[in-house]
Amino acid sequence: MTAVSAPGKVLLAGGYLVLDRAYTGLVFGLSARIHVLVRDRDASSSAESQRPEVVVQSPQFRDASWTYSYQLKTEKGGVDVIQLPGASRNPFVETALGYALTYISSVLLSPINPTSVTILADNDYYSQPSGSSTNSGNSNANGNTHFTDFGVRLQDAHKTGLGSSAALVTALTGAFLTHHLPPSAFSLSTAHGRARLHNLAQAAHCAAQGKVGSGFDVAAAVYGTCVYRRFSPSLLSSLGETGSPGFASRVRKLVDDEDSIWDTQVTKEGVAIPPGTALVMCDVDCGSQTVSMVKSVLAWRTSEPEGSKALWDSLQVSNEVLGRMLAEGRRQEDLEKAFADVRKKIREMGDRSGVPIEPVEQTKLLDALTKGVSGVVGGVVPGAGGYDAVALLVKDDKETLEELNSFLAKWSMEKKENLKLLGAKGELEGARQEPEEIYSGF
Ligand SMILES: Nc1ncnc2c1ncn2[C@@H]1O[C@H](COP(=O)(O)OP(=O)(O)OP(=O)(O)O)[C@@H](O)[C@H]1O
Ligand SMILES: C[C@@](O)(CCOP(=O)(O)O)CC(=O)O
Repeated sequence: MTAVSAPGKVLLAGGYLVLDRAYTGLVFGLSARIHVLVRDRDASSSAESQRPEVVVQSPQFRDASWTYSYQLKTEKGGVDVIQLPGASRNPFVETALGYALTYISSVLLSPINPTSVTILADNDYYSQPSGSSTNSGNSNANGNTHFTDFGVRLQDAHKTGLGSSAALVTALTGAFLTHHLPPSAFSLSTAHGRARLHNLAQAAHCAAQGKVGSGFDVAAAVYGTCVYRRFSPSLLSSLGETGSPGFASRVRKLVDDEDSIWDTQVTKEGVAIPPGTALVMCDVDCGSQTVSMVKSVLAWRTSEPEGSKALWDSLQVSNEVLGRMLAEGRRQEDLEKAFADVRKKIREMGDRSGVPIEPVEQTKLLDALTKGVSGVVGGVVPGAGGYDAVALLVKDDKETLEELNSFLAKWSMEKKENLKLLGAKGELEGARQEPEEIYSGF
């Protein structure tokens, strides 16, 4: 068995700006991971000898099993993946499989063995139907409480916005490349291997979601905590249609990047969480429409080019100051000021674009948290902002967590909201191969 996990993300600073290569995002990986386990299967049926199959299961959810048959296309079109009748489609699994198998087929000369795949999500990716303040989990039939049984279909689960699809595509791609290719052709532990995983996962994730975002979520899944400057979106336009003649060669060329066309910049040095503190997420459990928020902010940018540029340039400086102060582990007053400065400019961007990036309700919550809970150093509305969540830098001790939990319980009751502190914390490491033992029962 090969197991690879990839972390979730939080964009602490740089939402919207990171869509433009002129700016960067301060991205933190989270301890909540998506794990993908790949095992060889015996292809016993005669039909399978013609078209081998990959059987994928996500056992924490109902009706979450997908079987795909695959076949090499002619004229270097790559590997064609077709879902067999059964559950509804899962575009992220299907596309990531197609891209990974296509890349593998361009490297391996032998046929690709049929496999079974298990997807496991750490509990924080989804709000639990009921229960404690942290997502401690209901045990599965096999008694493993590490990966809770959510008891619902994937489409009915409440996401907490940690970037499940990017972590899934990255872990699945990393697990397939590790499983099928010899270490001389791919290794997750080398810089070259991670760069190829990044390139392939970005291409597959964009194809699956049908749009090219900034890709900070995939970068967090591959590299973990970093300062991220996006790739030029035009890089992906040369790929053409999946399965079209020459598709496999184009995927191989793009992923191996022998011509050094990828201009993504990922800096891990000088990004850190100050000693004695933790980066935590508070789930607000009521969603925002990120896509329409992005559209409106970008429309404002076009309509007010000079004013918006001046504000973004100034916000970029504040974001960099915050990143530097975190990395230097500066005293609480300095950090408080840096958070306040970022928030002020985010509110200005919200006012001027007419988009509730830090809505009044979130302003009240963040102000009350920073003033009312002694261990809270600062916080922001992460990513696109809105009503989804707040990210907080807090003292990493039991008293602060207890105080925070009781503050959130009281606030939820008074405001009739459902605020929950997630168990996930900011973590530096990106995608990694995992030992088999932690998956007992799966
Ligand atoms: N545990 C899982 N098992 C199988 N598929 C999953 C799993 N988690 C996520 N997915 C796939 O990813 C999709 C969710 O992706 P989407 O981009 O909507 O959410 P997200 O990445 O969590 O969002 P956000 O960027 O707001 O955090 C699901 O519909 C499914 O296709
Ligand atoms: C608005 C944007 O910059 C960040 C969105 O972040 P999130 O999905 O809210 O975590 C979009 C992007 O970077 O793709």
